[in-house]
Amino acid sequence: MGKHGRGGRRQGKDRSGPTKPTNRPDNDTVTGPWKTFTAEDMVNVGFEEYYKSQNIMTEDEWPAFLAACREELPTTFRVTGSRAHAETINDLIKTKYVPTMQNVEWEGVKYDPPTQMEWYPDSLAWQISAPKRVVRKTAPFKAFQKFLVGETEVGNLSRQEAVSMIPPLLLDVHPHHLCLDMCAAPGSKTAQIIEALNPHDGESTGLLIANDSDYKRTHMLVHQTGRMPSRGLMVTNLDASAIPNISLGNGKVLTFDRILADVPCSGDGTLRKNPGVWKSWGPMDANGLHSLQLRILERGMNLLKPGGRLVYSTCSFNPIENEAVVAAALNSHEGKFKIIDASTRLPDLKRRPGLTSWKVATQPESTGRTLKYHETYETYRAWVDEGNEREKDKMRGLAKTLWAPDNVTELGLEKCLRLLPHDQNTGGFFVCVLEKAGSPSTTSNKADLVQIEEILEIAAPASEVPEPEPAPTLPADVTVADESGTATLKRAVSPSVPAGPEAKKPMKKKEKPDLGFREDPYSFVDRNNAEVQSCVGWFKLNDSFPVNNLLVRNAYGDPVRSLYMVNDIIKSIVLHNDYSRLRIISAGVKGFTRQDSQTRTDLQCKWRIPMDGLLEVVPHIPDDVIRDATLAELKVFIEEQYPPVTKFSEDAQTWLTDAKLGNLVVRFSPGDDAGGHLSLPLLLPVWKAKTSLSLLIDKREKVMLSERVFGVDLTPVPQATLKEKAQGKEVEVSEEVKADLEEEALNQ
Ligand SMILES: C[S@@+](CC[C@H](N)C(=O)[O-])C[C@H]1O[C@@H](n2cnc3c(N)ncnc32)[C@H](O)[C@@H]1O
Repeated sequence: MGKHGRGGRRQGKDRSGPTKPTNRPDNDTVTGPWKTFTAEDMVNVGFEEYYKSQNIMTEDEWPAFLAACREELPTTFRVTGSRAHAETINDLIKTKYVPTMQNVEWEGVKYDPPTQMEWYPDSLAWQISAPKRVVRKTAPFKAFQKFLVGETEVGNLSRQEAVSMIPPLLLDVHPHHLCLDMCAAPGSKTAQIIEALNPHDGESTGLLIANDSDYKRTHMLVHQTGRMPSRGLMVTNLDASAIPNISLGNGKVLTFDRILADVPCSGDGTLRKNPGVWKSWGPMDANGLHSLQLRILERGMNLLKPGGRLVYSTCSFNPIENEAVVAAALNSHEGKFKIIDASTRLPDLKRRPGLTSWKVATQPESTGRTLKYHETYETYRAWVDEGNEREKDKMRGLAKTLWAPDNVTELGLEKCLRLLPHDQNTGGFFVCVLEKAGSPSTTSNKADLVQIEEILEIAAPASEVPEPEPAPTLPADVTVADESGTATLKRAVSPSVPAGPEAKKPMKKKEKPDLGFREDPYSFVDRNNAEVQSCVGWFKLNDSFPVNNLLVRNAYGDPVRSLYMVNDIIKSIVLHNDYSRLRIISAGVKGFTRQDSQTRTDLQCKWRIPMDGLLEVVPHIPDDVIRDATLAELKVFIEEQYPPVTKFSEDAQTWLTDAKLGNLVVRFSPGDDAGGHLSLPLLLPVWKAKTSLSLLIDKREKVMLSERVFGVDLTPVPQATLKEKAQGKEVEVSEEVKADLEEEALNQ
């Protein structure tokens, strides 16, 4: 928290100020979930009673805790670490934007500019304490907000809740690691893992399978990870508690060095962004989720390599979803796992130790919905047996594992981390870092590319990794917090599995391909395919280019629209597993897309490198294929959508005229020129038409680029549609340029 306190400082006014908390929104100026909430709405007697009884903090801290919970959560974001220009962006924020926000005043209150979060490594994360209404209404914050949105869009920044940044940091991912993100959507933590796997621009290393059971949300995941393209990334759509064993051939199955289990939870730690939690909170949501969380964690533990690390996290304060799950999982894998003491990591992060005792409560109708505590599983069972039939049915499902086990003090649960809102002006969160006994794989010592042969050498024999139990099928609706947004979702999840006497062993089903899976299959393209060879020839791809690892999205190995590049480990997964059984949503990175032209039949190569694939393909292109250009030329590309060759410098005109029609890769040199500043070399794909050129990046990216390099948006105001332009209605263009424009329009 900044020295002026949470939510902005008051100047020239009585410090006691208005009665509402400083960050409480005025309802007339607020949109979103806070709109309908008043201070009176943010009370839940059961919530207070329950957590007081759980001793998650001392009694005298409650006023501060509740006050923090009733304030809007500050906006936080981090500069993406793997980009070479992370430092540049950080400096830009510090030197260009922060000074403009020094004296922002709104309705008589002064607000602090964004501050760097002390505990985040390399000071690459920021917090805006000013409430959203102030950000929206004041010019300097508004300008900064615009910058944030644009940079987020192009992947330089990631807006993410502060506490949500913690699990990937504690996962300690290295470039060669094989990683699994079990419940990944919408993908903010996935992005952090990708960055850790790819610390330098260039070739992807290691593997990340990002999974989510919600089909629509896997597509959000694909979109989110599109900003951090990687040859080692696969997105799947599986129930995390039943992720099938993934074959690597030779009777070996894939096990992971790092697993993140950021499980679905009741989400009461998100009440600062989802104020609806105040009204809906009850203990049964957590009780209902416990068993699913436990099954997900246990599946993760089975899929972890010896010496591997698994981080379990929730955005809930509740020990039933946290310590109880961890305790049960540790006991069912007796002696094979331990909780890691993470106290030396992120030393400036204020955290609370995990609990070693907790209470189980229900909220039965018979008590008028007041909380009923059940001291032991046995007393709970006896109470259920005495209750009326309806209650019996509802309450029967609580598993024994909700209660603290007898050996609770021996499990090291105090090494878990609980994050409380009033400690560092954050949301609430829980994190536990688990390590599997055994020594880490030998590849752990190598920071270079993982070779599939090495992986196969150390991969687990199939007999050592149990297949998952099929999930129970009874539906149960519970309120589940969505990490990404403001809404609290109502989602059917698998119900609690009773561990008591009525527990039934689920039926073992035979593994079959999933016939209801609608995505197209992946298949590999023959390296001698004419289209592949046209790319190899056009870009003069050298021998290091993984020409054997090109995938297409159809069953025939036919390059129709896109060519995806994957690394060896993903190749092995695709080759040895039924794609529908793994429910593969995406694999690798789009290296080339087809740029067919209706008007040109003379293109030597009909393929272009999309921006996403550029960093993956460029290391395999000889330097002389990459054209060098200046900032003045970049300005021309930005100022006009289809600048004719004659608009460029004489030097550039020489090579531009000589260049054949098709995709060029252009490198802009750093420096100061044409009123702009570039700190690092910039590679961009350009399309060369007959007499004009165009940058192959979208309008938004171009605007951001312009603002970053030239300080202003130099892109042309869209006055006419492309078609109108091509028809010469709005702009004066030569016949040749018109033909080019028409061609470009057809290619969009
Ligand atoms: C807390 S959110 C994950 C947030 C995510 N890790 C991030 O950082 O952006 C929990 C996710 O679990 C997913 N989920 C729910 N049940 C699941 C299951 N059985 N298997 C896999 N994912 C599940 C939900 O769709 C939701 O996206």
